[in-house]
Amino acid sequence: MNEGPLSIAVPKGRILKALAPLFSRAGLDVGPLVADDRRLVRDDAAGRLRYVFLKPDDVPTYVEYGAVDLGIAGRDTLLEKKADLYTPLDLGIGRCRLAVAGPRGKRAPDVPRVATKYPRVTAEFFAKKGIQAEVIPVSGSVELAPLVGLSDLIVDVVETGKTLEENDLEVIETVAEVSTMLIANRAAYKLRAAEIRPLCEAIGKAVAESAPA
Ligand SMILES: Nc1ncnc2c1ncn2[C@@H]1O[C@H](COP(=O)(O)OP(=O)(O)OP(=O)(O)O)[C@@H](O)[C@H]1O
Ligand SMILES: O=P(O)(O)OC[C@H]1O[C@H](OP(=O)(O)OP(=O)(O)O)[C@H](O)[C@@H]1O
Repeated sequence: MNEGPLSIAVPKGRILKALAPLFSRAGLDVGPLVADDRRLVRDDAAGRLRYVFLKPDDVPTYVEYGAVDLGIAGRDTLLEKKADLYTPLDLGIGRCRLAVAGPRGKRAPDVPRVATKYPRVTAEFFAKKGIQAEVIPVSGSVELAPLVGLSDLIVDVVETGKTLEENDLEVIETVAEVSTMLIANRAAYKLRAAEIRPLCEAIGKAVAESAPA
C-alpha cells in the first residue's frame, strides 16, 4: 500500500461526471478519469495517482481494507456501510437527501413495510422513532415498490423530487442530508500523509472555489 502511485477509488456513474471537473480545477490529471474505455485501473501521466473504477456501493469496502488508499463515496453509502474510515473532505457534489416517501396523501399503517437500498439506515431510523417497520431490501427503481404493493413506504435518495412526483409519491420525512465525501484508509492516511495532505488541500481549495457565495 505504501509503494507506487497513490490510489483512489472512483464510482462509475453519475458522481464521476461531477468529479472530473472538480479534480481538473484542483490541478489533477483527469485524462484517465474521463477516457472512454473499459480499463478498471488507470494511472495519471506522472505516475503519481492511480484511479480505480468501482460500483459506488463497493468504494468504502475497498478503502476500508486498504486495497485502495482513498475513495469517493456518498454520505448515504457511508451511513449504510458503516466502514471504519477517515472522511477528510466534503466535496460538495452529489447533493441530495435520503428520505422516507409514500403514496401522495395516503397514511401508512402502524407497522409499515419499507422498501429500500439502505436497509441498515432504514431499520435504525424507524427503530429510533419507536416504529416497528418491516424493511424490504431492493437494489434499484425503489419508487416502484409502493406502486405495485411490495411496500407501503420507501427510503431512497431524492434530489429534484421529479422521480417521486412522476410516480405519485411524496416525501414524508428526511432521514439524512447527502453529499459526496473523500474517504481515506486509516493506515494510508498516516503512512502516506506527505502525498495525501497536499492532495486534500488542492481538492479542498477547488471545492471552496466552486461553493455558491
Ligand atoms: N438523483 C441524485 N442526485 C444526486 N446525487 C445522487 C442521486 N442519486 C444518487 N446520488 C448519489 O450518487 C451516488 C451513486 O448513485 P447510484 O448508486 O444511483 O449510482 P449510479 O451513478 O446511478 O450508478 P449505478 O446505479 O449504475 O451503480 C449515491 O450513493 C448518492 O450519494
Ligand atoms: O429526485 P430526483 O432528481 O428524481 O432523483 C432521485 C432518483 O435518482 C436516483 O435514481 P437513479 O436515476 O440513479 O436510478 P436507480 O434507481 O437505478 O438508482 C434515486 O434512486 C432516485 O430514484
